[in-house]
Amino acid sequence: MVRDMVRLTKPRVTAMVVVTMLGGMWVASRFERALGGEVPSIGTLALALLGTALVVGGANALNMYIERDTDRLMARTRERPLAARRLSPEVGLAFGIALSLVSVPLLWFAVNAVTGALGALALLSYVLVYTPLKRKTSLALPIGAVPGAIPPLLGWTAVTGRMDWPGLLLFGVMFLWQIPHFLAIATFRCEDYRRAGMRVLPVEKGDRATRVQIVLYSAVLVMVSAMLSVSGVAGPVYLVAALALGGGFFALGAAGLRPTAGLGWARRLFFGSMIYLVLLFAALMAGF
Ligand code: HEM
Ligand SMILES: CC(C)=CCC/C(C)=C/CC/C(C)=C/COP(=O)(O)OP(=O)(O)O
Repeated sequence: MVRDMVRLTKPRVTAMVVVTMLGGMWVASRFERALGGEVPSIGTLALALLGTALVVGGANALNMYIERDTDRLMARTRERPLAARRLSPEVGLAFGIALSLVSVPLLWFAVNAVTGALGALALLSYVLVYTPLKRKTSLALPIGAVPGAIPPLLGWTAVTGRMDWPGLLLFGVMFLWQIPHFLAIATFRCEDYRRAGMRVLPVEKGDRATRVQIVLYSAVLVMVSAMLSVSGVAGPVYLVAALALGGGFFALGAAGLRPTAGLGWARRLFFGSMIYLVLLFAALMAGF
């Protein structure tokens, strides 16, 4: 049962989301010190980290509660605790609500109101807007990418209490990254999504339109990631790394336009999206 409660939080995704939040926190601390400002205590930052992990875990549990019937229709999700009926829906719902009720006040009162409000916005938009919209339109993706992009901004506002430009650029990087990240998955799991009645882009508009979107979003992603180096939070070494990594990720996406590119390409793009993001954040945190 404990293992299934942990699974309700989607631990691997939560861990990766926390990494992006830590990235925001790290870069904001450097920025704030350079301006001669004060950085909150390590205790406050630890509570910000805890609050973020809990709000993301709670959001994921509520997403699994809402999707317990459609999750049963897809190979990827059918073994989830609520879909497989190993936990009752009430337990999932109560767990998700409990995590949400602890985490948002924690961010709000132990960190600051801006961080609390952004956490609440991410939670509500993910659970109440994105999740039900997945069944209706492929436009759910850019909506779901908003809560997915908020965590680095949570890290930023936890340190500064403000939504400064570099924090918003980090939001932009995460927002744009999610589009190729997910369109790659939606391509190689297209049949699963079709069966479950999820209107993802390859189901709604076809493969070609999806691949064009991957290329377009990757191109803008490279540009926005480069802008971080002129916003004062990272130097020329980061810029070179961002352009090299972005160039590689873009080339991988563009390879999907070749007629021979199939599901193997889409899987490589998904793994590539993970490696790209980790290395980009590492370069940003190194900061030269
Ligand atoms: C609109 C936004 C997003 C959508 C729709 C989405 C969707 C998905 C899906 C469906 C998978 C499962 C892939 C498979 O094995 O078939 C996945 C995996 C993953 N995603 Fe995302 N994702 C989004 C945003 C994010 C964000 C913001 C992060 C964190 C920075 C993230 C991190 C991960 C990780 C670490 C995995 C692999 C681990 C696992 O499957 O448990 N994703 N994503
Ligand atoms: C700070 C905060 C509360 C963030 C919100 C939670 C979060 C991890 C958002 C990531 C973005 C996202 C839409 C993921 C996929 O969900 P999905 O429903 O498409 O995935 P699934 O099909 O695997 O259930």
